[in-house]
Order: sequence, then C-alpha cells, then structure tokens
Amino acid sequence: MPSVKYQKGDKVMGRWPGSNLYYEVTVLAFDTNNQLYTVEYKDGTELELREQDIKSVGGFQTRARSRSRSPGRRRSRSRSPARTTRRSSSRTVAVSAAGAGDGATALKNKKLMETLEVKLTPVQQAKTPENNSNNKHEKREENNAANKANEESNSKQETETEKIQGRYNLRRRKDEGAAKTAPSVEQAEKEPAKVAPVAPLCPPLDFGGKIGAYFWLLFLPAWVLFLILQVNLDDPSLANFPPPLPPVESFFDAHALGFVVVWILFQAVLYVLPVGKLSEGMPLRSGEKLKYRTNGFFAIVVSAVAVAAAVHLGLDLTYIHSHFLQLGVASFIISVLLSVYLYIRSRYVAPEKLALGGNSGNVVYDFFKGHELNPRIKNFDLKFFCEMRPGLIGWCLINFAMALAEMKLQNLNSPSYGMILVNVFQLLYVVDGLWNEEAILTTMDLMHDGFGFMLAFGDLVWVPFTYTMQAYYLVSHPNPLNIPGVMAIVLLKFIGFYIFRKSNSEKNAFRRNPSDPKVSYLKVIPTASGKNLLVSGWWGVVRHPNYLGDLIMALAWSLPCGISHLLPWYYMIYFIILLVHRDSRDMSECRRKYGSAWDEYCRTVRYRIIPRVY
Ligand SMILES: NC(=O)C1=CN([C@@H]2O[C@H](COP(=O)(O)OP(=O)(O)OC[C@H]3O[C@@H](n4cnc5c(N)ncnc54)[C@H](OP(=O)(O)O)[C@@H]3O)[C@@H](O)[C@H]2O)C=CC1
Ligand SMILES: CC(C)CCC[C@@H](C)[C@H]1CC=C2C3=C(CC[C@@]21C)[C@@]1(C)CC[C@H](O)C(C)(C)[C@@H]1CC3
Repeated sequence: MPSVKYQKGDKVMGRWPGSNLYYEVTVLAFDTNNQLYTVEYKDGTELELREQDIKSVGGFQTRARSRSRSPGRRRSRSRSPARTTRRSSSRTVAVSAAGAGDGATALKNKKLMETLEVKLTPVQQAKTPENNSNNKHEKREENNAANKANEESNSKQETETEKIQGRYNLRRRKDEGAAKTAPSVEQAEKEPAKVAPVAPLCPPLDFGGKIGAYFWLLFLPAWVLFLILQVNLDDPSLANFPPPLPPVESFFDAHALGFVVVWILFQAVLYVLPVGKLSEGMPLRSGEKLKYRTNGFFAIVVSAVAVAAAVHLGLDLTYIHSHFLQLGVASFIISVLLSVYLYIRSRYVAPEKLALGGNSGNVVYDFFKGHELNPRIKNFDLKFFCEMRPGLIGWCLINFAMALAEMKLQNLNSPSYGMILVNVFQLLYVVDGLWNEEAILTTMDLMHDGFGFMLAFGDLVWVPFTYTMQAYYLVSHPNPLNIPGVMAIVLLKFIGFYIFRKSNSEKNAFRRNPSDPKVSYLKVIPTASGKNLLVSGWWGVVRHPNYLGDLIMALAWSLPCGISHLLPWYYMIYFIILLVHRDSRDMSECRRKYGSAWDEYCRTVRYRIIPRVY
C-alpha cells in the first residue's frame, strides 16, 4: 500500500460504525477500488472503514471513566452492536473532540457510551493539526456541522439503538454477500462477530431535516401554483397576495395529461435508441461504473424536427400557454407517482445502492431527498433520463410555445426582442447541457444525490414550469428593448456562458483523466482518497467558478423582461439561494471526503463563488 495514509499492520483508532466512538484497530489492507481500509478490532471483528473514520492513536488521550451500575443502564447496554460475549478490558474508546467539547453533546455522548456495551477505557481525542484551520469562517462552519452531526447521530442512537447495524457506510468485509439486511439485535448478540452492517450512514440531515421535508413537500408545489397564477395577472407582483384559486375542476385536464405522457414516452424512446455514445459514470462506492447513453443532443434535434413537423401539420402550440396550469398539474401527478415508485423500490435494493444523504431512516425525509442513488430499469437510468430529457427539452418547447403565444396575443409578425433573447439564451443553455451531457456525470446530482421527490419534481415540474417564467411573462407584459440594450445583454450572456462552460469542462476533463494534456499542467492538491483537487485554472479562482458563470447567465435571462416586476427575476433570486445552498452542501461533502486536503484547498482558494466578495 505505497500511496495510502495507513499501512498494513498500523495500530490506529477506528470509528465504531454509527457512533462517535473510536476503538483501537489494526489495519489489514486497503482496497484501492472502493477506497476502504479493512481493519480488525481487538475482538476479531473485521470491518471496512473509510479513511475519515480512522485516526492515528496519537490523536487520543486516556480519560478516567466511572461506570454506573443502574438497572436502566444495564438494560440499555445490552443493545450494543459492539457487544461481545468475550469482553476485553483492554480496548479503548474515545469521544470525538467536537462532541466532547460541547456540554450538551458530551452528555449525549456519555449516554451513548452507556447505551453501547463497551467495557473499555475511554480516551479523549486531542486536537489534531487537521482541525487547526486558519480560516475562521470555515472552522466555524465545520464545527457546526460536526456538532450537528453528533447531535443527529447521538439522539438517534439513544432511541434507536437496534437500528444501528443498518445505518452506516462502514462496510463489514466478512460475510458481506450473505448479509443483505442488518441482523436482529438478538442475532447480533449471539454472533457478535458476524454483525454485517452494510447500509450507508446518512450525513447530517439537510433541507431542515425531517420537519423541513414535510415543509418542502407542501411548499414546492404550492409555490409553482402561485407563480403560474401570478404570471397571468396584469400586475404580476411577487409581493401580491396569492390570487384566488380557480375552480377545482379546472386543475385537471385529461388531454393535458395525455400530452405530458406522450412527451415523456417520446423522450424515453429517443433515449433508448442505440444512437450516440455510451459514457461511463464516476466509480460508485462499490467501485462499479455505470454506463449512460449520452445521446441528448440527438434527442433535442429530433424533438425540434418533430415539433416543427407537428406545427406544420396544424398542431396549435399556443395550447401550452392556455393550458399551462393543467399541464403543470399533469406533470406534478406524474412526478408524485414516480417518486412513490422510486421510494417503494428503494426499500428492496441492496444497501450499497442507496444514496448516503437520503438514508436517514425517516420515510418522509428519504422520500423527499431520494433514497436510491441510481435507480435503473435494466439499463434505463431514471435519474439521468429525467434530469436531462423531458423537463429540459420541455423547457425549450414551452419557451417556443410562449413565443408563438406572444405573436398571437399581441398581433406581432415576429416575437419581440426580449422574447427572442430569452428563447435563444435558454435554448443555448439546454443545447450546451445536452452537447456536453457526459459532464453531468461528474455533478453532485448524479454522483451523490438520491432520486426521490426533490429531483423528480425538480426535473419534471420545477424546471419546465418555473424556468419558463420569463418567456411566459413576456407574452402579456411586453418590454421594448433598444439595440444597445440587446447588445449589452448578449455580451453579458456570453461572458457568463464562457466562464460556465470552461470551468465545467475543465473539472470534467480533470476528473475523467488527470493526465489529459488540457488539464495536466494545472496545479493540484493531493488528497488521501487518491483523487486530487485542482488549485489553479478556473478552480483556483473561486471554489465554484461554474456557479459564477451560471449566475451571470441568469442575470442575462432576466434583463430582457425589464425591472418593472419582480416575477421575471424570480429565477435569479431562486438560483442564488439554490447555488449558495448547493455550495454549502458540497463543502460539507468535500470536507467529509477529503478532510485536511479540503481545508488546505479552502485556505488557498478563499472565495466560494464571487472573487473577493463571497
Ligand atoms: N440551472 C440549474 O437549475 C442548475 C444548474 N446547475 C449547474 O450544474 C453544474 C454542476 O453543479 P454541481 O453538481 O452543483 O457542482 P459541481 O459540478 O461544481 O460539482 C462539485 C464537485 O466537483 C468536485 N470538485 C470541487 N472542487 C474541485 C476542485 N478544486 N478540483 C476538482 N474537483 C473539484 C467535487 O466532487 P469530486 O471531488 O467528488 O469529483 C465536488 O463535489 C454547475 O455548472 C451549476 O451551475 C446546478 C444546479 C441547478
Ligand atoms: C425543486 C427543488 C427546489 C430544486 C430542484 C433542483 C433541480 C431543478 C436542479 C438540480 C440540478 C439541476 C441541474 C440542471 C437542471 C436543474 C436541476 C435538475 C441542469 C441539467 C441544467 C442544464 C445544465 O447545463 C446542467 C449543468 C446540465 C444542469 C445540471 C444540474
């Protein structure tokens, strides 16, 4: 194991799965495919641990510990996954520094230690150089995340000790194939060395946790409805009171549902055609690489030809404008059905196929966030298809329909400048995404996020029915533009596009092949995981140059609508919130993956999205 941090035979501290407790373990091997260390606990238990769950023994110090003999304690102690019939008094256990430093968390950790049956000498983790970040801002964020993580995991363990076996990503090596599900507590107690926990640990809950999931499930559809009703008003101010709801029967239209179903099926047919490249995704936790049919550009070209032919044959596309609400409701129904299907099937898949972030054990949260990482029906990848096809290409179809509706309603021979700009800019964005479809395989959604309601609704409803707000707005709210105005907006769009495309391509090329001559000259920070971090080029300017380009483009999409109303600026506002939140999610994820190397990257590249500002 030449380039790995810990070597065979090293005595280190390994985190006990699902807890903040560290035991002395011996490193047996390192698997370069899945980047996991095989370690052996003193009782002979072998587990696979990630590097961030291993610490050097020097980082821990012994602490005196008194053991209570209360019956309650004795009762709860018997639930430990760590329990062995042959208890060793020489084992060591430690509470992580973050947890031990804080009173409330320390109390929880104490309880946790009592809950887990450990007849061991506790030691406290000393401050490691890793934690000594110069960047105060980052440090505060990490500590918060660490405390949050501890609180989440501790409170769960106090109440759901039995579930521990199924909640972490530290995969047991022995008996792996045989044990698809976590064994019962009784089994675990009888055969302690055979506890086979394979389900991934859920990192700290996102989006406001479980309560947040309920909120978003209700709020997101309500917000889309609000926007659709607002944009039809003469004065579509976001500050307006929600307009009165139309009669219930007007929400549903069977033709609209048929239209959406036909559109999705049409896209599905184009997706499965054996045309275009079969691209490889990034390695999964299992080391496997999935294959994706990246024929998105072909799909949009065929779609454009089919739509042009249909219009030529008399299809009135302004139907999309006049039945926008019904089409939105139909898509919503499909996204809900899809999410239910996705959640149900996720209950039957192997634990290593679950997304880390969507495996909290809470049905509503996991339903919302996405439980399974890459749900597939044979080779048909549902997440990839939904993200890149029906909604994305549907967005361009809707924009085009709005241009026709504008001409019809305002008696124009051609669409207005504003409408042309919005159509061309967004078409360029989508076509670019489809042309570089392979690059999406290195994005957060494909690599880390599960496929659940958030993405199903996002892809099938949110994108086509809210990203089209500027075009919809212009249909009945003309905003005359002069030529210099048009030129300035076009220039802005191209600056944004250049930054967006160059930075995304740079990262994609680097992740696919670091020795690609296009990127091999760039400076990097090596990480213990074996992957390096770019620290020069676009990724040396800010930590998310692609977001910066995307935001500049968003500005260029709203400007053609003028500044008299906030509604066409909704996308810009939403996008700032989305990207700031995504950046912080990505920060936590990268901190978890790359540890101190990530800290070093953050110290070197100090700004997140906008140089010298944020
Ligand atoms: N229009 C829209 O609605 C939306 C558009 N987008 C766009 O989609 C694109 C993808 O965004 P997103 O998936 O959020 O994020 P990124 O494509 O930026 O992916 C983040 C990942 O890149 C890798 N990475 C981070 N820093 C470095 C570095 N210095 N060197 C090498 N690799 C690094 C890390 O993954 P690892 O190390 O594991 O490879 C990290 O998790 C963006 O352009 C964004 O603007 C995103 C959301 C919505
Ligand atoms: C409903 C929620 C509040 C938010 C849902 C978010 C999703 C709508 C977005 C998450 C990431 C996305 C990406 C694109 C579209 C929007 C979603 C699905 C993207 C496909 C747009 C085209 C780009 O070129 C891209 C880089 C390929 C984008 C990837 C991320």
